[in-house]
Amino acid sequence: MANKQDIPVIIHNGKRGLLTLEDGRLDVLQLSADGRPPKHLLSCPVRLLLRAQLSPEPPSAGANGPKRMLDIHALVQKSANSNHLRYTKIRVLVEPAHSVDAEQWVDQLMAAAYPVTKPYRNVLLLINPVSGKGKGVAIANHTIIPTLEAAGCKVDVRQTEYRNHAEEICRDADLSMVDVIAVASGDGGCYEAFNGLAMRPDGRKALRIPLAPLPTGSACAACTNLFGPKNTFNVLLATLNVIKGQPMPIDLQSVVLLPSLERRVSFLSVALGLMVDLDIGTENLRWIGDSRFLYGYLRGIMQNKSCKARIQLNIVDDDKEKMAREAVEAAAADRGPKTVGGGTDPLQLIRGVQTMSVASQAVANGDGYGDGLTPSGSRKSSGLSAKPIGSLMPADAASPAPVNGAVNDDERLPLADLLEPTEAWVTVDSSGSARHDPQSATQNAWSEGEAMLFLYSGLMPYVARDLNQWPVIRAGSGVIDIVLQRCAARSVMLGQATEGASGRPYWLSSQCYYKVLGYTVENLDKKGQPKLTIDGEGYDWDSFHVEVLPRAATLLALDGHYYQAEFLLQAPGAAATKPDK
Ligand SMILES: Nc1ncnc2c1ncn2[C@@H]1O[C@H](COP(=O)(O)OP(=O)(O)OP(=O)(O)O)[C@@H](O)[C@H]1O
Repeated sequence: MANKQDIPVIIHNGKRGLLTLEDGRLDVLQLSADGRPPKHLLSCPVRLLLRAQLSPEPPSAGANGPKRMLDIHALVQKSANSNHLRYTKIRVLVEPAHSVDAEQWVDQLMAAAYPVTKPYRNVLLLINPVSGKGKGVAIANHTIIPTLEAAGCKVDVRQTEYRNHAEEICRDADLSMVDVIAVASGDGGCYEAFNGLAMRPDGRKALRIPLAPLPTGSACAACTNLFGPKNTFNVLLATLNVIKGQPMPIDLQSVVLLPSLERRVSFLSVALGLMVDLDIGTENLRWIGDSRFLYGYLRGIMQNKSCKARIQLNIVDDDKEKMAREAVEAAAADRGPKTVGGGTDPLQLIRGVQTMSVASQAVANGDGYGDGLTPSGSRKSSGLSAKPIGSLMPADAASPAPVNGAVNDDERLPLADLLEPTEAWVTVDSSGSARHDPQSATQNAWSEGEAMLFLYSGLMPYVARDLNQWPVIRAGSGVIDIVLQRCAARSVMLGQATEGASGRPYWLSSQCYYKVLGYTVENLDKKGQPKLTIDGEGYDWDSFHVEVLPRAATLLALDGHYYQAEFLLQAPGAAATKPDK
């Protein structure tokens, strides 16, 4: 029965066992003496193996020497197609006669388990004790930390003690030995971490240390984008990402608030109007979880309050069908020929860890990824007077910090200058009161006198589990996706309340959707709309300037790209359009 990849062992009850490694699967078998089939003590794909560790060879080794212990730590699925994972550890004994083979076998197993990333990462783990339902510390102690340690990671745990503490920690910490910054929190924790890194004297390099979100907050959109709506709160999947995820460059939005000139960076969203009211206007309803956003949306639609602003946009793409087609084609390329099925099962994404993905190859080559597939080829002149887009980043901005590498550069992220729109920019005045006319000829262009329900710019498709707001976003493509939602008939907007997860509101004729390099906004109703939100945090504003920082930061992703929603799982070239309502 034994072949080259099988190792005979003694199992816990003194019975004979066998370790087998075949077709990317690890099995620990208990053999029977009477010819019955072997019993599976452990069976898992190697992608879920955390660590195999053989105890040191004893000094008195020899045919009669002591046995060596072999510990195997793995995550196992509840059933073959389940995303429900649990941690397990199994200990077997290796007899001296198989000691050398066992050493080689363990090396082979670990190489198969970590095909493109190195094991034993140094993790800076930030834990927000009050986010979500306030269970962050318990989840970290019970699940996250033991799993990281079982995988051989070294974990430096820092519990945040007050608002903005995560920002201070990331601003001031010695990151020279840190491979991953793991954030057990909601999106607010990631926002603070990115801003802390951006403020450092070595900000540009520090932002390339990959960040890995762990879902202990109330919304956790970063996890939705990485693992899909159904697995947003799958803590073990997110922990596996800390252990094995591949660095994925992402864009940031640099937001300069006026008149203070305070600069914040955003990894997720900048919002005005209804999207502000449904977020910070429902904070008193945190206890109902993320359904507070649906409540806030419905309330906002009934009020149909418009947001009055003067917006100037540096648009690089405004063709909805082309943007959708390109996103579908890019998603197919990201999936690669070896990935089967769809984007509905994140464990299929883990399978992608077996082969170096398109993204990782490009990152390894230092040429970023997405170039050539993004609208950059059709870019108009940026019109940014102070500096060209991209000059904020060093030439090698596409290369993330090598995992297990040190930050050794002291370059600061330059302060953003104010943008100076040119005549090529598109100006939108949303101070009118007219509702959108679906028969209008200019479907993806603003018409004079129209009223705006909300402005929403983002860098990841999902902003919540039930809202795929920017379905054609691609990580690190160097552009910001922005929606200007016109006030439309209530019946149309109410009809979209349950459509958000599908991304279909993208096709609404009342929704202007653009890819931009930057934009400016002037508040035309300071009393009625005093707040904007950046990644869900509220700020007072008179006006603000936003520009993209291409591939400025890094996330870990199991397969090197975001979860692929149904919207993207179409045959390339056949991106279906939704008829206008
Ligand atoms: N010890 C603490 N005491 C009080 N506030 C804290 C503490 N630690 C962190 N915070 C603050 O908690 C706030 C909420 O965190 P976060 O946004 O991550 O969670 P959440 O709101 O539950 O999740 P989400 O943003 O996904 O809805 C942040 O503003 C953060 O600064």
